[in-house]
Amino acid sequence: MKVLKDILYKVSINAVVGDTGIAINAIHFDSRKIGNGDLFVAVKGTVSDGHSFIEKAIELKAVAVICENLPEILIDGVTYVQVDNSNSALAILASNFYGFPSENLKLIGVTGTNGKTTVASLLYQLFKSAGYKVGLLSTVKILVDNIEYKATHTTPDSLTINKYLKEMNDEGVEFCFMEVSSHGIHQCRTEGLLFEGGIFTNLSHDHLDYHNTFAEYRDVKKTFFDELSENAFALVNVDDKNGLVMLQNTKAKKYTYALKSYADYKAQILENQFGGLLLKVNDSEVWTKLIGNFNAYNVLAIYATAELLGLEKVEVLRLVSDLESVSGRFQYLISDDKITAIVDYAHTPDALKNVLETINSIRTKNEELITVVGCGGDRDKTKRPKMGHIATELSTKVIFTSDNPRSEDPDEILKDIEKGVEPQNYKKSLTIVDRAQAIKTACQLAQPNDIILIAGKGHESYQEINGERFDFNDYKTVQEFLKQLQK
Ligand SMILES: CC(=O)N[C@H]1[C@@H](OP(=O)(O)OP(=O)(O)OC[C@H]2O[C@@H](n3ccc(=O)[nH]c3=O)[C@H](O)[C@@H]2O)O[C@H](CO)[C@@H](O)[C@@H]1O[C@H](C)C(=O)N[C@@H](C)C(=O)N[C@H](CCC(=O)O)C(=O)O
Ligand SMILES: Nc1ncnc2c1ncn2[C@@H]1O[C@H](COP(=O)(O)OP(=O)(O)OP(=O)(O)O)[C@@H](O)[C@H]1O
Repeated sequence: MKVLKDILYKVSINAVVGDTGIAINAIHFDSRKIGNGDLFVAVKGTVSDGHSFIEKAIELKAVAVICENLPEILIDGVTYVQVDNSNSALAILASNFYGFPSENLKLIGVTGTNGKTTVASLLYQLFKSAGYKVGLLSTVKILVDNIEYKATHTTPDSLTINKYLKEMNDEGVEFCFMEVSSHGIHQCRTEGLLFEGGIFTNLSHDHLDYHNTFAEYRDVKKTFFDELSENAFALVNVDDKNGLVMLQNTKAKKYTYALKSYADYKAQILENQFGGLLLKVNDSEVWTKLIGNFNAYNVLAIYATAELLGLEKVEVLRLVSDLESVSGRFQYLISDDKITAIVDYAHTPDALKNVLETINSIRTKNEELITVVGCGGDRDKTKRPKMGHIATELSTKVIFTSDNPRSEDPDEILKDIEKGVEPQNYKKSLTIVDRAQAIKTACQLAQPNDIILIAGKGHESYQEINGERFDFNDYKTVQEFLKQLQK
């Protein structure tokens, strides 16, 4: 139980009608979750407007309402607080309600188009190995030290974030690594949180269904760095042309990392093969089991972050060499008949290009590289032909298949993807709507030493077709088919 006026601390308020001395049991922005004594925050969404559920919330015994527009009829005994932006108010309320949990641990946010999950999860792994109690808020899972919860979003809503941070406080967690998505920043989910550091991985074409233009997408990412405090660090990849943009207006201490450009943490790749990467970072040699150019960037960001958070260099070198790859992120197996299958979450043109270039830079070129890939439904359609183009340009064979079609017709998605295939590559590709069948066909086509890449779904344990989720896992599926079909 908290008193309303206490949880309104630092919320920018336009008007109050009613008593702010009342007790609040819980906060919700979904009227369906309201119970006796709760506070309802009316948020304007894309499908509906939370303001239209105020009446419903009061019927369910909400005692206070936060809204951008006061309802025409006000109910006696209910307190109404009018604000400019309900999402922003929600974030501040959540932090107040849970007792400022981000201030009781070191919170590090990882943002960028690709690499957020990898960097955040590996930092969790590294700090755990160093003996700390650690938290993780990621697309794959949420971890309150050793307690695991299912993740539903890359960056959960502000109430959920603060709830988990509070639980981390209770468990004595010292460091928390969280992914910060552009949707999250735009919807103020991270507002009011105290960050110890922010990491920028890269920025490429993505989420333009949500953000209208690339510039808007970039500027949203930038606000995360603009809002860091002067005690925090901002660590950015300056090989990405938007890296320095992120640092332009930040008060935080600025650090850079790069493979090509001048940077505080500058690395050179000495070895890159299936088995591991050897990097020279400033004056130290850093070895890791992770492979591929993009992981060189990820490892560099992790190395720098560990140092910035005060770990000893010698310890960091040892811990980096022990890191294991993250589920569905360049996760690979080699079958008994020497077929390599790689499962990767690459679901953007840039990520797919990176993965294929990584494989091509490691393989001998005598083998086939068979790519199985699709694109999700109800998401950015402009990336479909781009992914079709990239897959066929950089593989020797391609099987286009369904990703998560969601509410869209899978055949129509596949047609969009096929539009990106150049005429000279027509013969390289075939289309099989059923994902399991597509993976099976890739396994049948593969000969010893060939490489199969299954891209797009990574760690996911389901496939969403027509609004329904069916059990499905790329790694398990390819593992089983390779066993069954052993040559
Ligand atoms: C597309 C998008 O971002 N949607 C956000 C939007 O939801 P919406 O517009 O669909 O909401 P709505 O259904 O119109 O409802 C509006 C409000 O009325 C409330 N409501 C609704 C029905 C009802 O009976 N009672 C009620 O109170 C809802 O709880 C909501 O607060 O407004 C909601 C409230 O702020 C957000 O929670 C929701 O994000 C949801 C969680 C979402 O799935 N977003 C995705 C796209 C997302 O955030 N993805 C990023 C990363 C992606 C990536 O990197 O790949 C992420 O961080 O996960
Ligand atoms: N630093 C990087 N640069 C470019 N591509 C990367 C990088 N790190 C990983 N990738 C590729 O992008 C895919 C997604 O990686 P990861 O899940 O870490 O990114 P993410 O930012 O969390 O994406 P999402 O929010 O969509 O999950 C990986 O499987 C890999 O193919």
